[in-house]
Amino acid sequence: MSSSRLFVLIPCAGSGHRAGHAQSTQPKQYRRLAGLPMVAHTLEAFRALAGRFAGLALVVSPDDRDVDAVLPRFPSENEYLLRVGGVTRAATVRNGLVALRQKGAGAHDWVLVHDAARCLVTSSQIEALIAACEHDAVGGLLAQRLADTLKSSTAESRVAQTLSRADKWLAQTPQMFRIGMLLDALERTGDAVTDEASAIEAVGLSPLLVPGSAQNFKVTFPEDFALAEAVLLGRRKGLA
Ligand SMILES: Nc1ccn([C@@H]2O[C@H](COP(=O)(O)OP(=O)(O)OP(=O)(O)O)[C@@H](O)[C@H]2O)c(=O)n1
Ligand SMILES: C[C@](O)(CO)[C@H](O)COP(=O)(O)O
Repeated sequence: MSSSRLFVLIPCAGSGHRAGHAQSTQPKQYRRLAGLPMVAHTLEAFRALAGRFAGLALVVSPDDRDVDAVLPRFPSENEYLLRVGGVTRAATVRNGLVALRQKGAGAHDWVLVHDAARCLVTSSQIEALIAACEHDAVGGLLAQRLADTLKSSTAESRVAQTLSRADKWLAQTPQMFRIGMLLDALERTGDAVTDEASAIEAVGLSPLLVPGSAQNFKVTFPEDFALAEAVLLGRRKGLA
């Protein structure tokens, strides 16, 4: 077991436009699913492993007016509510890492970055990622092999080509990297990257792909809410 500590950082400052979120409604990560706010399910998977983590940070927008009411028992011990979210996900993660460093996280410590909107992640998936990465020189991410035939398209939405899917994966979260390495990479790549691994790749490194689960999808589109709720209710009944 390495002596580096593990931290968790959950970006929770998105607006949820693709989910049909309007200015007047709560961001999607606060909508209730199976009786709880979406982000509470996300937190539960990490809290079940609380003993493994030196700290867990939830990063929300400075304008967030909902989080205190939605999560009345957050933060508890070793948890931080950081109101430093940015305009992009990359900016939210970068700001959150800077704040974690100010709270004592070391450059050599690990961070698991996980989307608030991936509320179906399980403790065993998180443990699988940690086991695969904690002795790795780079770090890695949960990812999913493609189940469908893969096409590229023309501007008119006609098939341009059928692509080989043998070497293709869908990137999920958590993504686990050394805090110092990730912060340096994000500072170099700026807002262009959509996940942590892309920043690490941009500095010439190759993150490990750790098989995840199709159930660890990101609630993104309106129809995803019903699917996520069905999985959560199914798990309660021991079905999913
Ligand atoms: N500026 C941003 C944008 C996104 N996120 C977070 O990053 C995760 C993945 O973002 P996603 O759900 O894809 O984006 P949203 O901005 O929430 O949705 P949309 O792109 O549809 O507006 C979510 O937990 C979201 O809250 C964030 O913390 N800060
Ligand atoms: C980080 C991520 O969940 C990996 O799939 C994803 O890229 C974030 O969503 P976005 O739509 O790219 O912002």
